Amino acid sequence: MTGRHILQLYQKFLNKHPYLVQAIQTGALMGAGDYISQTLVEKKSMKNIDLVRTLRFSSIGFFAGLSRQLETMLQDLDIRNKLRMDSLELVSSNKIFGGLQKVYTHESAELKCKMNFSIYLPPQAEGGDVKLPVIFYLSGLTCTEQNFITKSGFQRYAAEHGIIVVGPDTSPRGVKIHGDDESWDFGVSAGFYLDATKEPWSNNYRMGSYLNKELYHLILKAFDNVVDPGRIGIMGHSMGGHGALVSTLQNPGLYKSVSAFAPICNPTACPWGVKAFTGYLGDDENKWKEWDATELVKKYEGPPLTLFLDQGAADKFYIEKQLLPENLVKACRSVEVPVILNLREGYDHSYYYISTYIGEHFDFHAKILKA
Ligand SMILES: N[C@@H](CCC(=O)N[C@@H](CSC=O)C(=O)NCC(=O)O)C(=O)O
Repeated sequence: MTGRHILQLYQKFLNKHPYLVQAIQTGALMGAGDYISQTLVEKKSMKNIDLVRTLRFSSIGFFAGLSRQLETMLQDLDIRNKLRMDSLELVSSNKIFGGLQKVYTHESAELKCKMNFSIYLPPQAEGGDVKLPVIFYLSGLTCTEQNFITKSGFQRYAAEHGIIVVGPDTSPRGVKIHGDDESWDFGVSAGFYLDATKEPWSNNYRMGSYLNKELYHLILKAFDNVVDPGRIGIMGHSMGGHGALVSTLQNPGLYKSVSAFAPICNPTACPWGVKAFTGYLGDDENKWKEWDATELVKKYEGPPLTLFLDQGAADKFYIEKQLLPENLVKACRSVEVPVILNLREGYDHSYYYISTYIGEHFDFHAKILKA
């Protein structure tokens, strides 16, 4: 059995029993720590090693690990209890490449408003007897859930690979906050997939929690007959690329694969990000770093991850330094997180570019999610 096989087995077991595995790991680490201390620090001979003490340390570690996981479990339970499943309503359903492109509406507890999301069910989902991988796709500034499903042509690839695709909207809708429609890069359609802490935005603009907790669990629950909870990936475009990267880096293991088209890679260092973060988070720049992929990757300690980045070389926002992919690549290299950056000669920021390379992104995700 090779190292790769052992890693795959570990990943499978971790996906199936995350709480148990992490408790065992904490217990093993504390036991090993005590054993090392007895041999190297206290310089005890083999026969004098107090194995009962080591076992006691392991048990403390196991239960401490378990209680930390229990806290996460209770938080998850709380989110699930808050889901307003009865508000879920089908808006439209269209057959495409053998599958169904659907749009739903639901009452969001996080955002305190009605939200739309799209879900593509590939032909393999028909019958509901097989669990399929899921990819979340996050759109960019000015978008709704419609842009990606009508312009990218992703359904061909989702059908080929047998992958479910979910697309949320880009901000709360209809909540009417003063100034929310004054510009296209802040407020409506510009939620930046973060949890605002500054008033008046903090009451509704909680797209981070909406995406990674509420919608995530709603999809697991509403489509539990076809969704495989252990095989979920995420991708996005521009502001949505930022959302995909940040969601993955902030929540290790929640998304197994991540890719992005023309992502805003270092929002604390570009005009779009500075405007949004000042408005939603206030003036404390330390708080901004929690929502910046280039900052987050430097502290990433989760499961092995490769960041797959795509960028059009003729993209005006890239040229104007709104996106800064090189900063993220440099940060990844400094901490040895694998990163791929494809620079596409002549391509701009539009869905013409996305539709050209969307197939490659599905291949990348399928390789990980279907391994
Ligand atoms: N109104 C702007 C252009 C806005 C724009 O290009 N939006 C992009 C995302 S930009 C980053 O998040 C987009 O996806 N638009 C939707 C589409 O269907 O193309 C301007 O005037 O420059």
